[in-house]
Amino acid sequence: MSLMCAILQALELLLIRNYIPQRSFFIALGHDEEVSGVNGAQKISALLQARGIQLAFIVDEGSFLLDGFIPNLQKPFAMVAVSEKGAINLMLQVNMTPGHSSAPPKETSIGILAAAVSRLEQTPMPNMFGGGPLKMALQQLANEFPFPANIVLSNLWLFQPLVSRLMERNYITNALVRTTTALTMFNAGVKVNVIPPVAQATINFRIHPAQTVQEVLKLAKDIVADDRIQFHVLNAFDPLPVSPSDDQALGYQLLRQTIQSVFPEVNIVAPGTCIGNTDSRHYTNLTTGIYRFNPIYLQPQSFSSIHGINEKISVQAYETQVKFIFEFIQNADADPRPVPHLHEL
Ligand SMILES: CCCCCCCC/C=C\CCCCCCCC(=O)N[C@@H](CC(C)C)C(=O)O
Repeated sequence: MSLMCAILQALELLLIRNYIPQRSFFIALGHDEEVSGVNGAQKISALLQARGIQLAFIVDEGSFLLDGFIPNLQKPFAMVAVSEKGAINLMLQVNMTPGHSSAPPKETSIGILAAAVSRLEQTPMPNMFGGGPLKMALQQLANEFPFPANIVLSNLWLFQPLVSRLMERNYITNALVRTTTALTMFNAGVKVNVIPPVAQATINFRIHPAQTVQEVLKLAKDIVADDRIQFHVLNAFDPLPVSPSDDQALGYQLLRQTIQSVFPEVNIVAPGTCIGNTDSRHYTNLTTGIYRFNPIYLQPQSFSSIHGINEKISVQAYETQVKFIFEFIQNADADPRPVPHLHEL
């Protein structure tokens, strides 16, 4: 929400200054972003495609200036998400003969389903560390760590098993190394003394960039391993392709340049994966350069306030958000050539 307001406010400031852009900018604000973007972003994207428009790149929400997410990394760094996890909403259903609770069968629909979802929760999907942009980001960050972490991260060919296990210890970094399994809905029973005929549970998987919908479904079926359970895929999509982040990647380099200018205290801009889903997944038909970055600081303790209790932004952070977009639009307008990568900031 704050990002949307900041975009509009930055545009207003540009208009007040009679700014006339040289290149075309599209501002796409979908009304249903929080519930899949099917009637907003998806339709905007189809309309732009019908008009024959190809985009140099897209910038959406989905990553931040991360502060305190990695133990021993003292300074914040900017993570520009160049990919996004896929997702499956999977409904499991058990149908059994209903009956009176005074003489229950050995197993009920609720018991069978509860055991199945518990197996899913207790059996994490495989650790996929090494696939996706995370490895690249850790290598870029290596020199920011004190000894011996700097040596470990500079030599992932040797220490990959150790680092991948360390990443699993925290629930946020764990989400970066594997497909996550979240039990989000469970429905069964309508009366205290009736054995219910149907039990349903929904599981929300977020698919690691190195896996596909089909692979995760197969793993889930193998873990459940119970023919009495029906699988219904409510909706699903594969992880998003990895956008370029090399020296020639215009969108990435413009973001990097603007981050360095607006946040001079940030030393590292690294590519990453968005663990949530954004509307940008509806725009893959228009560009190969999709970047997710919201120019605000995020600390681990604020993570749970995203869509949670007391979600907020300070006035100062909001002002900086506006400044960033104001500068970013002008930087993107100034020169279509990629900005050379500076290793020393
Ligand atoms: C290497 C170190 C640390 C990594 C830390 C990662 C921290 C990332 C923090 C937050 C991710 C926020 C994701 C933002 C997406 C929000 C939009 C949203 O909620 N989308 C919905 C879409 C759904 C299709 C309705 C969602 O559930 O994802």
